[in-house]
Amino acid sequence: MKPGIVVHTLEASRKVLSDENKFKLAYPETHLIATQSPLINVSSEEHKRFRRLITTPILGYNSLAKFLDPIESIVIESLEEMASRSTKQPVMLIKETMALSLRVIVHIFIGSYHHHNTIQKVQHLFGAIDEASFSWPINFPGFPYYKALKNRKKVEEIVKSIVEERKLMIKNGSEVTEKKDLVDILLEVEDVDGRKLKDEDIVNMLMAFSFAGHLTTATALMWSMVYLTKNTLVLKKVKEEQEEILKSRPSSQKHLSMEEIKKMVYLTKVINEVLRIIQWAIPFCRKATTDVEINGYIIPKGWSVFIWQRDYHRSPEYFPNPEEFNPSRWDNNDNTKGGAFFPFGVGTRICPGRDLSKIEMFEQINPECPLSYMPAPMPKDNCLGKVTKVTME
Ligand code: HEM
Repeated sequence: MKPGIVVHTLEASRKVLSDENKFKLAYPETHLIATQSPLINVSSEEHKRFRRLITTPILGYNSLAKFLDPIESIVIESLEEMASRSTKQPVMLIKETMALSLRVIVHIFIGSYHHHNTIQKVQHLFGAIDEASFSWPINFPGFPYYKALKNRKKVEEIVKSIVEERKLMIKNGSEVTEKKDLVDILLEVEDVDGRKLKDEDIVNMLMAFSFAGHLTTATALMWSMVYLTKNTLVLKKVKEEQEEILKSRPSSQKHLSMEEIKKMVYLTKVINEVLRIIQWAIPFCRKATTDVEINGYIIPKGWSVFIWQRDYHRSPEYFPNPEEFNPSRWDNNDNTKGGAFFPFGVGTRICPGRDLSKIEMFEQINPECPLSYMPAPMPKDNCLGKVTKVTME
């Protein structure tokens, strides 16, 4: 095994993340169990081709506008369920936000044909895959990696049957939605040379997006709840902004609109602050494909390179009093300090789910159902909390 180095300067970190020719993606095997897809282990040309084909439907608020109503319904339904379950005993917030984010992703990517049961099953199977993320890749009964591989196979079977079912529906002309979801788009899409995606690629992509999108968003949602619960003044300001927006809503309008989301200026700062302050356990992982000189040092070919966002997101050099949760630091938009804020990555690998996850957070932070109790002993008890439904004044 070749050695690795940790890059600690902002300029060098951005250089590494932006130069896919010299630094290729290189996460540990255990971290890629559910995300093996046409985005991984392909040439940068192929990667570009797949990204263009696959991510357009979920990038940008305009593309996502058509999913706003179902996302709103899913969030409201999930909050109602959390509040109702909380009357008996505190709920595990991370589990709740995971279920919520998976429901949103499944809806957008696979459509609403699916039972609650399928989602619960997939969430359960993903659980063991998550647990194996930091384990040794020992494929032997009793080891987390072994179980995770088995679970991957089971999720693959579920997704495969969904794709088969959809193909059959299209063939029989019995497609029922007028809004196309990602499965439809992936089945139809062709590149400039008229090449279509293979079924295997479609299945892998759907799994990769569901997996990559659910835990990240769920963690951010959970921490949003924690920080808003702890910072009552921030929560009050968020609530006031929401009430203002609601006041100017025409009586004929029943649901949240993109225009309203754009008006949530203070909430945007809160989301940035949550994304800045939360910590991800795994760094960005790359491997040098050739000898590369950076800051006067040579990184030899084959060496691993690690970059931690927290070096920048929690650095007083870029964010004064970095441990303080302070959405107002985003008042004058210069806080990114030449790119020191990159919660969704940098360059060609930048997260394609970044707009979607923000929409989920807008909905979730919407304080119609704020938390009233939060012991916050995360992660041991999965962040037990009580969710109370309140009405807007
Ligand atoms: C708060 C939520 C999220 C955070 C913080 C986040 C963060 C990231 C980061 C940092 C990367 C780049 C990793 C690297 O360069 O090595 C990434 C990539 C990726 N994310 Fe996200 N993500 C979030 C939500 C989502 C969602 C909702 C989806 C799917 C709908 C998603 C799908 C992906 C995919 C497929 C990639 C790989 C892209 C590629 O290699 O081209 N993520 N994410």
